[in-house]
Amino acid sequence: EPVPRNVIRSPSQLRPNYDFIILGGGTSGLTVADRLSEAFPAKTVLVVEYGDIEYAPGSFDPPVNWQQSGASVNRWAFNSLPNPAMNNKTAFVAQGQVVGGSSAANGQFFDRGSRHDYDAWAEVGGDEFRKWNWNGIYPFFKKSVTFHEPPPSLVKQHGYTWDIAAYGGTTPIHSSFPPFQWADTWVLRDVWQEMGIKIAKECAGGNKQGICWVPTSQQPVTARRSHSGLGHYADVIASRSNYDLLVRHQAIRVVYPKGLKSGPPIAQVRPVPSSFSSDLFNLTAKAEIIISAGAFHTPTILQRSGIGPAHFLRSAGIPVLLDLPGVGSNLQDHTGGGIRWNYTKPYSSFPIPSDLANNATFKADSIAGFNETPARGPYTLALGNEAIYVSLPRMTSKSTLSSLLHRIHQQATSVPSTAAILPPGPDYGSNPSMLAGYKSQLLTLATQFAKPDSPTMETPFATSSDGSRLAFLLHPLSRGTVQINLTNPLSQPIIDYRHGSNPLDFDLHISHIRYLRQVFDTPTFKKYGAVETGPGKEVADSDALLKEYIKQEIILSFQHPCCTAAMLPKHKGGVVGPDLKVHGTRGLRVVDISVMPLIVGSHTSATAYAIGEKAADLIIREWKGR
Ligand SMILES: Cc1cc2nc3c(=O)[nH]c(=O)nc-3n(C[C@H](O)[C@H](O)[C@H](O)COP(=O)(O)OP(=O)(O)OC[C@H]3O[C@@H](n4cnc5c(N)ncnc54)[C@H](O)[C@@H]3O)c2cc1C
Repeated sequence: EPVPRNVIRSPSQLRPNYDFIILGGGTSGLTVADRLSEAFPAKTVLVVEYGDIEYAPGSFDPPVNWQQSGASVNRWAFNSLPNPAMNNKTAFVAQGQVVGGSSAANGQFFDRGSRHDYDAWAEVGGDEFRKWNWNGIYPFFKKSVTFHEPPPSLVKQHGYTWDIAAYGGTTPIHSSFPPFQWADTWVLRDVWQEMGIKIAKECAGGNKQGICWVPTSQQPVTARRSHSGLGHYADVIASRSNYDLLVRHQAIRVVYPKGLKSGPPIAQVRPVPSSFSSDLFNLTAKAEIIISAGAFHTPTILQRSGIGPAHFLRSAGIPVLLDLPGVGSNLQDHTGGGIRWNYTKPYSSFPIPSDLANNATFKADSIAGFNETPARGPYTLALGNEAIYVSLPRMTSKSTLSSLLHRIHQQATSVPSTAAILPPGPDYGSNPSMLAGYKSQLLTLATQFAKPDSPTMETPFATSSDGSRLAFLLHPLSRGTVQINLTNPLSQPIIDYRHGSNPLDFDLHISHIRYLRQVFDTPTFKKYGAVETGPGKEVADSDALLKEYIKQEIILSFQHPCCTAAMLPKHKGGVVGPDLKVHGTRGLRVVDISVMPLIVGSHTSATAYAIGEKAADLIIREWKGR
C-alpha cells in the first residue's frame, strides 16, 4: 500500500505548530491520536515516533518471523541488570519500535485483567481515582476492539466460547479466534478439568477465572495481525487532514521555558539516527504534550526533562525541575517458572508444536496455508488462545494463605521492612511518599489475594510430546527501576527489575508450582505415562530446594513491563493524577501502560488500548468547546 501523505520524515514538512503533540506512536499513543483528530477536526495532532512505518502487515509476523527472538527492525531488545535474588540472571525484554509500538510486535494474546485488578488501581489511589475501577474502564475495553464471532464450523471444531456482551465496539482493532488449534490442546483441557478447574464461557467481562479461551488480536479470515499502526492510523488517515505522523524521530525531553505552570511545554526531538545534539529541534503544542513512549521510554523522557527522582537527577547532572521519585520506579512485569515432563506411553496426537520443527512437509503446508484466504494452519495461531487463571484460595491451604497474608501485612505495617524491599536511598526506600505508596499496594494486594475469584496465576497451554508449562506470577510484590544511562542520557535506559527483592514473591511462585504439579495425579497424564522431569517430588516438597529450582528456571520477563509513571496521588509516589496529568505540571500527560499503578493479571496490550481510549475521552471532555 502507498504510504499515506501525512507521514512526515523531515522537520521541514511539519506545520508551524500543533494543538496536541503525542510522543510515541505505539499502542496507546495512536489510540489517543486517532480519537483526538476524530473529535476535533479543527485542531491538529502530531505523533512523533522513534520507529518507521511498516506497510506490509505481517512482514514481521509468521511465517517469516514467527516467535522471533532478539532485536529486529521493529523492536528493541534489552537485557536488564542482573537480578541478585535470581542467581544474578538478567531478563531479556523487548519493546516495539515501529508505528504501532508493541502492538505491532507482540504475541497477540488479547486478554483483559480481572475486575479486581482495576478495582485495585482505584483502591490504591483512593477516592479521586475511582473512575479507573473496573466499572470505569470496562466501557473503554468494549469500545477499543471489534470482536469477530467465530463461524459455527469453528465453534463446533474447537469448542470456542465467548459472551458478546463483553465486546461491542466498531473500532478497526480486530480480535478473533483462529481456525487452528494444536491437537494436544485437548489433553491439557482434560487435565485441568480433572483437577477441578471449571471452563469459563468468557473471561474478558471482568470475571476472569478457570479455563479461558482468549482471542487473538488479528483479522478473521486472513489471520493477519491487527495493531494500532493499522487500526488507529492507516485505516483512518484518509479522512483526517489534521493528523500528522513524524517517523524516525526520538523525543528527547520537554522544556518549560516560562516555568511549570505555564505549559504546555515545548518538546525537543531529534532524528534517528543522530549523534549530534545540534540536531535537536523544538516542537510547539498549543494545547498539550502527551507522552506515550512505553514503560521504558516514557520515564526516560521525563527524567531527561528534569522531572523525576531528585537525587538521581542531580547525580546525572540534570537540573531538577520537579522532584517526582515515582518517575521510573515501581517497575513491574510478569515472571514465572514451571513444571516439565515427558510422556512414556504412546502419544500420537498430530500436529503438536514440535512438528513444525521436525516435519518439513507439515511446515511447508503450514506456510502455504497461512498465505491462503481464508488462512489456515498453525501460523494463524500467534501465541495461542487458552490459559487457566487460578486464585490462591483455590490452590493453597487456608493456613498457607493466611500465613502469606500475615507476612504481607507485617511488611506493610513495619517501616523498616517496607523500606528494605524498595531500592535503597532517598528517592526510594527512605522516601516517605514511595514508602506510603508501596504500603498501600501491599495492603491492596493482600485483600485481593484473599479473594477466591481473583487469580494470581496464569498458565497458558497447549502442550507437546515433551511437555512443560509455566506459571505466570500475575501480581508480583517486587519493584524495580528504569533510569536514564548516566554515561549517555540520550541512549537506551538501564533496566533494574529487582525480581525477588520481595522474598514473598518466592512464596507465590512456590504455591503456583506445587499446585501445577497436581497434573501428574490426573487420569489423563497417567494414561500417557507422563513422567515429571522438573521440579520433581523431592525438590517440590522442600521450600529451600524449590526456591533454588525457581531461581534456576525462572523466565524473568513475559514482555509486560509497566507501571513506571504510576497513576497515584503524589504523596503515594504517583506521577500522574486520575486525569493522567503529570503532578505539578501544566499541559503534560502520560497515557501509556506506564500509568498502571499495579500490573494487571493479564497480558498488557488490551489494557494499553483501554487506557488510551479512556485517556482520549478525558482529554476530549476537557477541550470540547475550547
Ligand atoms: C515481544 C513482545 C510480546 C508481547 N506479547 C504480548 C501478547 O501476546 N499479548 C499482549 O497483550 N501483550 C503483549 N506484549 C505487551 C504489549 O504489547 C505492550 O504492553 C503494549 O503494547 C504497550 O503499549 P504502550 O502504548 O504502553 O507502549 P508501546 O506500544 O510499546 O508504544 C511505545 C512507542 O513509543 C515509541 N518510542 C519510544 N521511545 C520514544 C521516543 N523517545 N521518541 C519517540 N517515540 C518513542 C516506540 O517506538 C513505540 O512505538 C508483548 C510485548 C512485546 C514487546
